[in-house]
Amino acid sequence: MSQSVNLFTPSSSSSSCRSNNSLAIPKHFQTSFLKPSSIPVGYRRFPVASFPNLTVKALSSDLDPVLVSENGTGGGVGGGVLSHASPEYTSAAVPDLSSIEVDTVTEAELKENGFRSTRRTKLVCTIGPATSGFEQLEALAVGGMNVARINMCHGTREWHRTVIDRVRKLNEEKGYAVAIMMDTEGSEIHMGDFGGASSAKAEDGEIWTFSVRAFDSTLPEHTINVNYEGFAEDVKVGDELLVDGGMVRFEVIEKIGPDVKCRCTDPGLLLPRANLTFWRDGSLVRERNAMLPTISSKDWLDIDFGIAEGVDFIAISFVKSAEVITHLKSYIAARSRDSDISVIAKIESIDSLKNLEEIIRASDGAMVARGDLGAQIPLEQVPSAQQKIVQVCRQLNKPVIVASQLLESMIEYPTPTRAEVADVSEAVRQRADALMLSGESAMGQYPEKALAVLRSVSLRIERWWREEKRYEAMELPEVDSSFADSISEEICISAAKMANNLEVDALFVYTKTGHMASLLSRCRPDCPIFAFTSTTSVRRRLNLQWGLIPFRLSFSDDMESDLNKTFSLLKARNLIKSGDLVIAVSDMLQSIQVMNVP
Ligand SMILES: Nc1ncnc2c1ncn2[C@@H]1O[C@H](COP(=O)(O)OP(=O)(O)O)[C@@H](O)[C@H]1O
Ligand SMILES: C=C(OP(=O)(O)O)C(=O)O
Ligand SMILES: [K+]
Ligand SMILES: [Mg+2]
Repeated sequence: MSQSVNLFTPSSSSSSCRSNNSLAIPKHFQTSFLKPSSIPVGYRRFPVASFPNLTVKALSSDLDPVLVSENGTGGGVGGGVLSHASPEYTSAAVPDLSSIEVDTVTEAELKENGFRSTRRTKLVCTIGPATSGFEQLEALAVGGMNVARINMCHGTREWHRTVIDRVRKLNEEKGYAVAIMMDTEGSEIHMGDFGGASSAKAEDGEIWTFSVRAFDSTLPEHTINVNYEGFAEDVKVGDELLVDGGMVRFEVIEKIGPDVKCRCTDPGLLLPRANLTFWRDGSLVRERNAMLPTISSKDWLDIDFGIAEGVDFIAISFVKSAEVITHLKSYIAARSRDSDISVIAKIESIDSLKNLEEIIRASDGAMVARGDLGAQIPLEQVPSAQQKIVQVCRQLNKPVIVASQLLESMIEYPTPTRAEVADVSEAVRQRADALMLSGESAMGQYPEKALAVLRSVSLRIERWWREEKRYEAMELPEVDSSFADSISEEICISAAKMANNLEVDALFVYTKTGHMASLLSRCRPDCPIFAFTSTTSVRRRLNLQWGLIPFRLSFSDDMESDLNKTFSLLKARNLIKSGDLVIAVSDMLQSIQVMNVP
């Protein structure tokens, strides 16, 4: 049975969200920061974690799995046989027209648990010393990591290159499709390293010196180096100095040239390169540092590195306005082969909240960077800011990542707190596209367990949502301006609604740029979305979007033959079976097909 609703003749294509026009060459801005090389970079807080052998029952990288199965009793995919390798990242590879590429973990998961139980929320893991080894990266891929994040705030470019190479090797040799996100350092004020020590304890009442002097060798006792040269001039006696968003607090008591003497008022652990903010009369002080460019000269070098390495996403720290994003996007378009790097705006400052909508419009996605956000606005305002950012992203059809401190206690402990589980649940309930681990996976003792918690909580909340039919009444305003694009949006909204009403098993979308797949994802339908795309880079980027199961497949613009080909390929691999009910849409032909798999 096949029913088709033809709504329009084939349009040229649905719009891609990137602008391809100007060849603007950005100035490599000068900043008043110290040269990066003057701050030694090292690993911190914890030695490389030796975490216990966690038995990962389920496989999944694009998909869920696992600790909780659809009936909530646990169990998952057995085995872990990696049957084939897909030529990830080898864009030059000639696609075998008869093949379909799906992540090996996805494949195993689909076979084992069927469509309905696949995880919709995507997972991002920050890679650090605890997880940079090949086996550790593979364990994260098996455990459901969709995107590996490298933070250019830490480590050397060489170190990051090694991580990128390992992820690629994993994708190529073992058939995963883990995408890579590079996160810039940004022009934030932060402390230097402690000359080898992994941390320092600041006790209540102690006097510490924060200095912009360059120290040759070892730092004097109770002295902290600050990377921003204007620091001593900008602070005033009486200001409150917050380390790491308030984990440790000081009061400024005296200024002596480049040295600022402070008394510790809230004791705690000082970590190398922790970020610093200062407050006066209850508000954040933004003196000259507010004039620093969002993308520092060091960031531009890191961005060049990211483009050369072909990362999938570049996340920009401390975005203040849409212009910087537009500028970066044209910079990338002029330099990267297929201009296929998505730009993610990190929302972590007062300015980014002020210009939220235009920043998100200009970006390919956003991150709720709660770490720094919580240092810039009162903590109690962070939850409503998160809710707002997630909502705006959904309306503007941009993927959104909720980040920082989701499972902070798991850096040291093998189980999360109840409050952390509630926080993760809330992000899943808000239907954010992705959740991110930072310290938990970068330098914590239980990276795989933390990932398993994100996975099982996501599955459980998503299932609860479907069972209770808790449809939110979120308005999805038109995002695109052209008539053809409006038709694509309407098709996706209708297809998603039909899929819910008819309780279909899966939505299929054939998409060249990924745009049509994201429009379907935006509707957050009950069933999973099989997204077929012909390029490996689009497939990797779709990994960040809610509910999408990306496949690489060569297809034509003949829907009938594409569907038949897909059915036979998927059936041959036991991924679907005769009788499954499917709704298919495509960005080549503006139609909605409803059919049972023959
Ligand atoms: N590449 C790296 N090398 C060393 N340590 C890292 C690296 N990436 C992350 N870390 C560690 O993990 C912690 C958490 O990571 P993240 O949240 O990304 O950074 P930050 O705490 O600076 O915002 C960092 O503070 C740092 O101690
Ligand atoms: C994700 C964040 O950024 P970073 O870890 O780079 O400070 C944050 O501030 O929450
Ligand atoms: K960063
Ligand atoms: Mg930050």
